[in-house]
Amino acid sequence: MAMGANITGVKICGITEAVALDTAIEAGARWVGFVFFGPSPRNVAPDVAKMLAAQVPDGGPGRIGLFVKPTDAEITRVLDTVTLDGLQVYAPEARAMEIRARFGLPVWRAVGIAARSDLPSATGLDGLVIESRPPAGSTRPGGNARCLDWGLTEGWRAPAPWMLAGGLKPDNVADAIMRSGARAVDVSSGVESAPGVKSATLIRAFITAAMNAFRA
Ligand SMILES: O=C(O)c1ccccc1N[C@@H]1O[C@H](COP(=O)(O)O)[C@@H](O)[C@H]1O
Repeated sequence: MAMGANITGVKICGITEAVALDTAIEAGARWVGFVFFGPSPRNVAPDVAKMLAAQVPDGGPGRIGLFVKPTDAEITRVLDTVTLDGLQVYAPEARAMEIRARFGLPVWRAVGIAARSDLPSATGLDGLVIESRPPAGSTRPGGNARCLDWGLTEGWRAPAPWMLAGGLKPDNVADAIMRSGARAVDVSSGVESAPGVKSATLIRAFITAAMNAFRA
Protein backbone atom coordinates (compact mmCIF):
# COMPACT_ATOMS: atom_id res chain seq x y z
CA MET A 1 0.00 0.00 0.00
CA ALA A 2 2.53 2.56 -1.03
CA MET A 3 1.26 6.05 -0.36
CA GLY A 4 3.11 8.74 -2.24
CA ALA A 5 2.23 12.41 -1.99
CA ASN A 6 -0.08 12.23 -4.99
CA ILE A 7 -1.87 8.93 -4.58
CA THR A 8 -4.71 8.47 -7.00
CA GLY A 9 -7.12 5.60 -6.93
CA VAL A 10 -10.19 3.88 -5.58
CA LYS A 11 -10.68 1.77 -2.48
CA ILE A 12 -13.56 -0.67 -2.43
CA CYS A 13 -14.25 -1.39 1.21
CA GLY A 14 -16.31 -3.99 3.04
CA ILE A 15 -15.57 -6.94 0.78
CA THR A 16 -16.87 -10.24 2.14
CA GLU A 17 -16.94 -12.55 -0.85
CA ALA A 18 -14.86 -13.65 -3.82
CA VAL A 19 -16.97 -12.31 -6.69
CA ALA A 20 -16.88 -8.75 -5.37
CA LEU A 21 -13.15 -9.03 -4.80
CA ASP A 22 -12.50 -10.34 -8.32
CA THR A 23 -14.65 -7.56 -9.75
CA ALA A 24 -12.77 -4.88 -7.80
CA ILE A 25 -9.42 -6.29 -8.93
CA GLU A 26 -10.46 -6.55 -12.60
CA ALA A 27 -11.98 -3.06 -12.58
CA GLY A 28 -8.74 -1.54 -11.27
CA ALA A 29 -9.28 -0.85 -7.56
CA ARG A 30 -6.06 0.35 -5.95
CA TRP A 31 -7.09 -0.89 -2.50
CA VAL A 32 -9.64 -3.35 -1.15
CA GLY A 33 -10.90 -3.24 2.42
CA PHE A 34 -11.94 -5.89 4.91
CA VAL A 35 -14.03 -4.76 7.89
CA PHE A 36 -13.21 -6.29 11.29
CA PHE A 37 -15.96 -4.70 13.36
CA GLY A 38 -18.76 -6.86 14.73
CA PRO A 39 -21.69 -4.40 14.42
CA SER A 40 -21.01 -3.81 10.70
CA PRO A 41 -23.04 -5.66 8.06
CA ARG A 42 -19.66 -6.01 6.29
CA ASN A 43 -17.88 -7.65 9.21
CA VAL A 44 -15.76 -10.53 7.96
CA ALA A 45 -14.32 -13.41 9.96
CA PRO A 46 -10.52 -13.67 9.88
CA ASP A 47 -10.57 -17.11 8.24
CA VAL A 48 -12.76 -15.78 5.40
CA ALA A 49 -10.60 -12.67 5.05
CA LYS A 50 -7.56 -14.92 4.90
CA MET A 51 -8.91 -16.69 1.81
CA LEU A 52 -9.94 -13.41 0.19
CA ALA A 53 -6.58 -11.75 0.88
CA ALA A 54 -4.81 -14.74 -0.65
CA GLN A 55 -6.89 -14.24 -3.82
CA VAL A 56 -5.25 -10.85 -4.49
CA PRO A 57 -2.44 -11.34 -7.03
CA ASP A 58 1.05 -9.88 -6.65
CA GLY A 59 0.89 -6.27 -7.81
CA GLY A 60 -2.87 -6.20 -7.16
CA PRO A 61 -4.72 -3.85 -4.84
CA GLY A 62 -3.45 -3.18 -1.35
CA ARG A 63 -5.32 -5.19 1.29
CA ILE A 64 -6.55 -2.90 4.04
CA GLY A 65 -7.98 -4.05 7.37
CA LEU A 66 -10.53 -1.71 8.96
CA PHE A 67 -10.72 -1.55 12.76
CA VAL A 68 -12.78 0.59 15.15
CA LYS A 69 -11.06 1.57 18.42
CA PRO A 70 -9.23 -1.76 18.39
CA THR A 71 -7.22 -3.28 21.20
CA ASP A 72 -3.82 -4.72 20.33
CA ALA A 73 -5.29 -8.18 20.94
CA GLU A 74 -8.01 -7.62 18.32
CA ILE A 75 -5.49 -6.58 15.70
CA THR A 76 -3.13 -9.42 16.62
CA ARG A 77 -5.97 -11.95 16.27
CA VAL A 78 -6.57 -10.78 12.70
CA LEU A 79 -2.93 -10.39 11.66
CA ASP A 80 -2.10 -13.87 12.98
CA THR A 81 -4.47 -15.17 10.28
CA VAL A 82 -4.80 -12.60 7.48
CA THR A 83 -2.07 -11.03 5.34
CA LEU A 84 -2.77 -7.30 5.18
CA ASP A 85 -0.84 -4.42 3.61
CA GLY A 86 -2.25 -1.64 5.76
CA LEU A 87 -4.73 -0.69 8.44
CA GLN A 88 -7.57 1.84 8.45
CA VAL A 89 -8.35 2.77 12.03
CA TYR A 90 -11.02 4.75 13.84
CA ALA A 91 -9.04 5.95 16.86
CA PRO A 92 -7.34 9.13 18.09
CA GLU A 93 -4.04 10.10 16.45
CA ALA A 94 -1.94 9.00 19.44
CA ARG A 95 -3.52 5.54 19.52
CA ALA A 96 -3.18 5.19 15.75
CA MET A 97 0.53 6.02 16.07
CA GLU A 98 0.88 3.33 18.76
CA ILE A 99 -0.76 0.82 16.42
CA ARG A 100 1.59 1.82 13.61
CA ALA A 101 4.64 1.32 15.84
CA ARG A 102 3.36 -1.93 17.35
CA PHE A 103 2.37 -3.68 14.11
CA GLY A 104 4.77 -2.16 11.56
CA LEU A 105 2.10 -1.59 8.91
CA PRO A 106 1.05 1.67 7.24
CA VAL A 107 -1.89 3.21 9.10
CA TRP A 108 -4.55 5.56 7.75
CA ARG A 109 -6.71 7.29 10.34
CA ALA A 110 -10.36 7.89 9.57
CA VAL A 111 -11.52 11.36 10.60
CA GLY A 112 -15.16 12.41 10.61
CA ILE A 113 -15.57 16.08 9.85
CA ALA A 114 -18.44 18.54 10.02
CA ALA A 115 -16.51 21.81 9.60
CA ARG A 116 -13.27 22.95 8.00
CA SER A 117 -11.77 23.34 11.47
CA ASP A 118 -12.12 19.56 11.95
CA LEU A 119 -9.56 18.87 9.20
CA PRO A 120 -6.26 17.70 10.73
CA SER A 121 -3.37 20.12 10.30
CA ALA A 122 -0.74 17.54 11.27
CA THR A 123 -0.31 13.78 11.46
CA GLY A 124 2.49 11.28 11.84
CA LEU A 125 0.48 8.63 10.03
CA ASP A 126 0.64 7.32 6.48
CA GLY A 127 -2.66 8.76 5.39
CA LEU A 128 -6.07 10.08 6.35
CA VAL A 129 -9.57 9.03 5.38
CA ILE A 130 -11.78 12.09 5.49
CA GLU A 131 -15.46 11.37 5.83
CA SER A 132 -18.76 12.57 7.22
CA ARG A 133 -19.70 12.26 10.87
CA PRO A 134 -22.05 9.35 11.60
CA PRO A 135 -25.74 10.12 12.14
CA ALA A 136 -26.92 10.25 15.75
CA GLY A 137 -27.56 6.78 17.08
CA SER A 138 -25.48 5.00 14.44
CA THR A 139 -23.85 1.76 15.61
CA ARG A 140 -20.77 2.46 13.50
CA PRO A 141 -18.56 5.50 12.82
CA GLY A 142 -18.48 4.93 9.05
CA GLY A 143 -20.21 2.98 6.33
CA ASN A 144 -23.39 5.02 6.80
CA ALA A 145 -23.86 6.22 3.21
CA ARG A 146 -23.65 9.79 4.47
CA CYS A 147 -21.97 12.53 2.40
CA LEU A 148 -19.98 15.38 3.83
CA ASP A 149 -19.95 18.87 2.36
CA TRP A 150 -17.29 18.31 -0.30
CA GLY A 151 -16.42 22.00 -0.38
CA LEU A 152 -14.91 21.64 3.11
CA THR A 153 -11.71 20.10 1.71
CA GLU A 154 -11.35 22.39 -1.28
CA GLY A 155 -7.86 23.90 -1.19
CA TRP A 156 -6.98 22.04 2.02
CA ARG A 157 -3.22 21.69 2.57
CA ALA A 158 -3.39 18.12 3.81
CA PRO A 159 -0.56 16.98 6.11
CA ALA A 160 -0.52 13.52 4.49
CA PRO A 161 -2.05 11.68 1.54
CA TRP A 162 -5.80 11.44 2.01
CA MET A 163 -8.88 9.87 0.57
CA LEU A 164 -12.47 11.04 0.54
CA ALA A 165 -15.20 8.73 1.87
CA GLY A 166 -18.83 8.80 2.91
CA GLY A 167 -21.93 8.45 0.79
CA LEU A 168 -20.07 8.15 -2.50
CA LYS A 169 -21.86 6.39 -5.37
CA PRO A 170 -21.30 5.89 -9.10
CA ASP A 171 -23.50 8.88 -9.89
CA ASN A 172 -21.96 11.38 -7.45
CA VAL A 173 -18.29 10.39 -7.25
CA ALA A 174 -17.19 12.58 -10.20
CA ASP A 175 -18.82 15.63 -8.64
CA ALA A 176 -17.30 14.75 -5.26
CA ILE A 177 -13.80 14.50 -6.75
CA MET A 178 -14.12 17.80 -8.59
CA ARG A 179 -15.53 19.72 -5.63
CA SER A 180 -13.36 18.22 -2.87
CA GLY A 181 -10.04 18.06 -4.71
CA ALA A 182 -9.59 14.45 -3.57
CA ARG A 183 -7.27 12.24 -5.61
CA ALA A 184 -8.38 9.04 -3.89
CA VAL A 185 -11.85 7.84 -2.90
CA ASP A 186 -13.21 5.10 -0.67
CA VAL A 187 -16.64 3.49 -0.95
CA SER A 188 -18.64 0.84 0.77
CA SER A 189 -22.44 1.35 0.85
CA GLY A 190 -22.55 3.03 -2.56
CA VAL A 191 -21.53 -0.15 -4.38
CA GLU A 192 -24.05 -2.39 -2.62
CA SER A 193 -27.49 -3.69 -3.60
CA ALA A 194 -28.34 -4.13 0.11
CA PRO A 195 -26.32 -3.50 3.30
CA GLY A 196 -23.28 -5.76 3.12
CA VAL A 197 -24.09 -7.13 -0.35
CA LYS A 198 -21.69 -5.81 -2.99
CA SER A 199 -22.89 -5.32 -6.57
CA ALA A 200 -20.45 -6.13 -9.38
CA THR A 201 -22.29 -3.68 -11.65
CA LEU A 202 -21.99 -0.84 -9.13
CA ILE A 203 -18.33 -1.61 -8.37
CA ARG A 204 -17.46 -1.37 -12.08
CA ALA A 205 -19.54 1.78 -12.56
CA PHE A 206 -17.98 3.45 -9.52
CA ILE A 207 -14.38 2.74 -10.52
CA THR A 208 -15.00 3.86 -14.10
CA ALA A 209 -16.64 7.12 -12.98
CA ALA A 210 -13.90 7.89 -10.46
CA MET A 211 -11.01 7.13 -12.81
CA ASN A 212 -12.59 9.26 -15.57
CA ALA A 213 -12.95 12.13 -13.09
CA PHE A 214 -9.32 11.82 -11.98
CA ARG A 215 -8.26 12.06 -15.64
CA ALA A 216 -10.49 15.06 -16.39
O1 LIG B 1 -18.39 -0.18 6.13
C1 LIG B 1 -18.67 -0.27 7.33
O2 LIG B 1 -19.59 -0.98 7.73
C2 LIG B 1 -17.88 0.50 8.33
C3 LIG B 1 -18.02 0.19 9.67
C4 LIG B 1 -17.32 0.89 10.63
C5 LIG B 1 -16.46 1.91 10.25
C6 LIG B 1 -16.33 2.24 8.91
C7 LIG B 1 -17.02 1.55 7.94
N1 LIG B 1 -16.90 1.86 6.58
C8 LIG B 1 -16.13 2.94 6.07
O3 LIG B 1 -16.84 4.15 6.15
C9 LIG B 1 -16.51 4.99 5.06
C10 LIG B 1 -17.76 5.43 4.33
O4 LIG B 1 -18.52 4.36 3.92
P1 LIG B 1 -19.80 4.51 2.93
O5 LIG B 1 -19.26 4.48 1.53
O6 LIG B 1 -20.52 5.77 3.26
O7 LIG B 1 -20.60 3.29 3.23
C11 LIG B 1 -15.53 4.20 4.22
O8 LIG B 1 -14.22 4.54 4.61
C12 LIG B 1 -15.80 2.78 4.62
O9 LIG B 1 -14.67 2.01 4.46
